[in-house]
Amino acid sequence: MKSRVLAVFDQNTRFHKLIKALSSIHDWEPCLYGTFSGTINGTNKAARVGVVLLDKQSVQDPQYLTKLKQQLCGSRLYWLALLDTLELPSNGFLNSMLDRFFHCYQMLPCSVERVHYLLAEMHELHVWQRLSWPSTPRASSEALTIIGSQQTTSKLFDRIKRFASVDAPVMISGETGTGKELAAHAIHLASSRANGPFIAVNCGALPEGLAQSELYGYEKGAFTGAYQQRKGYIEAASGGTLFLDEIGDLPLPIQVNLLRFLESQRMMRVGGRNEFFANVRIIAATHVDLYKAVVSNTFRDDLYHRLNVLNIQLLPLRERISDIQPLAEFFFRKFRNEGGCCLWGISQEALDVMQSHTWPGNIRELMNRMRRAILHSDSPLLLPIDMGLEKRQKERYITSLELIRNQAEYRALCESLTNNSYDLARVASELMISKITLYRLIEKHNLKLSS
Ligand SMILES: Nc1ncnc2c1ncn2[C@@H]1O[C@H](COP(=O)(O)OP(=O)(O)OP(=O)(O)O)[C@@H](O)[C@H]1O
Repeated sequence: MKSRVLAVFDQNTRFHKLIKALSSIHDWEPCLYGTFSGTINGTNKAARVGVVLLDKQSVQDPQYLTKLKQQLCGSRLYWLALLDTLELPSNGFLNSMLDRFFHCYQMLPCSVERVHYLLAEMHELHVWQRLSWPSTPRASSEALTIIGSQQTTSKLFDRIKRFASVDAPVMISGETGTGKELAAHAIHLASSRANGPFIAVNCGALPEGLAQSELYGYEKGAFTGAYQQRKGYIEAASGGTLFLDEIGDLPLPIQVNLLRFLESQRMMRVGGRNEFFANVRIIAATHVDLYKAVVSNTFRDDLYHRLNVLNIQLLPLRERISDIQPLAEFFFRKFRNEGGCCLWGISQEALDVMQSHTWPGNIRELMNRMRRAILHSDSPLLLPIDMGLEKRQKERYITSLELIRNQAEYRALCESLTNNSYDLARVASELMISKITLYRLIEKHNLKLSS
């Protein structure tokens, strides 16, 4: 079935044409609704996202805005505002409405492609929310908002959905800040354990001498200072999910115990005498190549295989450039209200510079740069200098064609290897190269073949 867009507009033929154009080029079926005089809520159950056109008169008309606000209040749709003005009017009521009730807004004129992109993003969110929150929402929506291009998120959502339907351990790998914890939390919330706890533990931050008691808990009198019984993280996650971040940093003796727990789901507190059952799903994450740790005997081979039953590899942001703009826009909307900023949007130069930055801190870095830039900017549009990325823009122009080719080759290989779960025959066929060429390229780019 086609996805449906509920369009609420105010007798504006241009808008009518825009919505019609969307349906002709993409899989959208608009249910045009005309001026809103009745109720929006429940008008069309099939609609998932809604569009409101605010023309020049509407944005200045408090009565119209109040009526619209009442309509949007109880609606369960994601809303896009199309503002038929060239500049956002300095109208506090309108601005707070845009922030509260609209997923995003766009000034007209803008291209059909742009509107389609925004609708697709909102549609994706809608599907995702329904998938993750079958009953009452427990977690804040922020914890679950996974943003990216359609291409990246659809694959990720598909994996999350599939992994959520089983109870096996999951290994998530990726550089720091690529969203490993977010993905783990999403699996938890989409699984039958959603009503149980999600406990995240950074194994690298566990003091070696205390790691055992922190994870397994202890009985009263187990050691000096154990004045009362205490549950560890594993027990605390009972009925839910334990997310073990930086699993490679887990001390070797604790790795043995964790393996035993994974095999039997049974555990014992430090100083305890009886083993008991703890119903916990383990999701582990690593930012280092865990296989190398296995080879160098700092990580147990058996635990590696036990944890690596299902895996997700999150690419660094520099290798998924199509995600940069949606993420930047998402963080812009998120932080725009901080510190009374009155920015209208992100400049094209800033978006261009973001595409050429290498993002060593990945999405976390993008988020922090956007937040800082929004606070510091004093121009109407966010500029590269606000993000502290100006210098890198200049570097871009001295990049040689060969370097650009190599980067593109590397990116295509990484994406294809991940998408095809490291099945080399499929990768070679997708990239339309021979297996021999594929081996040569893998060697040239020094790529790992473990999934
Ligand atoms: N796709 C995404 N959409 C929106 N926000 C994201 C996305 N990915 C990551 N983030 C945000 O970026 C920040 C870093 O993400 P997260 O903590 O999940 O990364 P990580 O890979 O677990 O990092 P680390 O390895 O350092 O623990 C978080 O605030 C998270 O909400």
